[in-house]
Amino acid sequence: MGADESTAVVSGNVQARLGAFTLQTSDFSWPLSGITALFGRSGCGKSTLLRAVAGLIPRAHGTLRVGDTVWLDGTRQTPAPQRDVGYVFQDAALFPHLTVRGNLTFAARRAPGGMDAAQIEAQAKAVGVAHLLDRRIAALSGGEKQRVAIARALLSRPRLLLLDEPLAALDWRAKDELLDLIGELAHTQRLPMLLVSHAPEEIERLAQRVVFMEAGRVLRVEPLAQALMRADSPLFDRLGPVAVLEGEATPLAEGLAQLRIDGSQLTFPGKATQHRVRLRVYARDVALARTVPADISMLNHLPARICGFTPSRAGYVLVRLCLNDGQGLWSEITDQARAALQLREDETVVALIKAASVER
Ligand SMILES: Nc1ncnc2c1ncn2[C@@H]1O[C@H](COP(=O)(O)OP(=O)(O)OP(=O)(O)O)[C@@H](O)[C@H]1O
Repeated sequence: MGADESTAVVSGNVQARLGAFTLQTSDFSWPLSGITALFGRSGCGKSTLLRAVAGLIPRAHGTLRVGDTVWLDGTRQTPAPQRDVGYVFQDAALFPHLTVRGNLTFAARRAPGGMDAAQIEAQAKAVGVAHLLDRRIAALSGGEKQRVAIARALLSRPRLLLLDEPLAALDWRAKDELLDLIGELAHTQRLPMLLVSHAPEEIERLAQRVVFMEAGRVLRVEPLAQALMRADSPLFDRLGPVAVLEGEATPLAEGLAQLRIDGSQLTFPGKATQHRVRLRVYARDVALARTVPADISMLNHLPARICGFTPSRAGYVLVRLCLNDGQGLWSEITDQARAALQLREDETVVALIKAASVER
């Protein structure tokens, strides 16, 4: 979630007309690294922009550059098969009459230099479907189909993986597992991804940056941490502002783990992994105190500096907090509580958070 390090970028300015809809992005640019999310209201043009990047909009015009390659220049387009992208659709779009192995073997023919059976099996193993290679697609669950679709997209050794709401049709458990898989692949294979999603919790779990879209336009591109520091972020749902805290986690007691935050710890429910984790904390779950209270059940007491106040719903104020390591946190308290504690900007307070309210 930190600063963008890559120098290669995806940039351009794409226009396309589809019936009554016009995609007119204006100039955009984002690093060709990590996971970039396309976010906006239904019908704003996320899938259309993704399809334009894949070369699937025949009459697109404008410019599109991916790293040092130009894919669109005026009306001259690089044909879709010549763009080294992998594409994962919402409905997997596999050949239903073939087995998993049949689908992967078919796709492997497109891999530069070809791919043998052992490489296909290794790819199936990497996405957790090695045991399903001889099963027909029609006999797979939705989550298993999406894993096969991801394996198929990876077989062409793409430079960019395009994911169009790949989790939309899945139950929460399958979603959870696939979110882990996508994050792991982006990390271990260092494969840049462009993810269409209208689920903030997916974006908050995976993305390094967010491309905000509205009515066919790209409004802005922001690193995730910055997008979450706006009190009016479009990522916030009806539960209000949320912060994402990232760091190394270690196991604690049964069912609990701890995230280290420069001199303090955040205890959360769940298993610790060796990887970095991201945790979501809603503003409404963060209370403030001047000092660490005695005899309190809340396990988490994080020292923080007050970085600002924003009026919230009637009678409430949002307090923007800066933790020791620079990460941000929101607290929503009543105007009455703010007055009683006489809270002012730049003062140090203690943020109190129940472990049970911290989400992965
Ligand atoms: N082939 C087409 N012909 C005509 N209109 C189209 C076509 N494809 C998309 N559209 C329209 O373009 C607009 C943008 O569609 P798009 O699928 O890109 O939106 P989206 O932001 O991905 O939406 P959602 O989140 O609901 O998937 C919509 O109004 C859609 O109806």
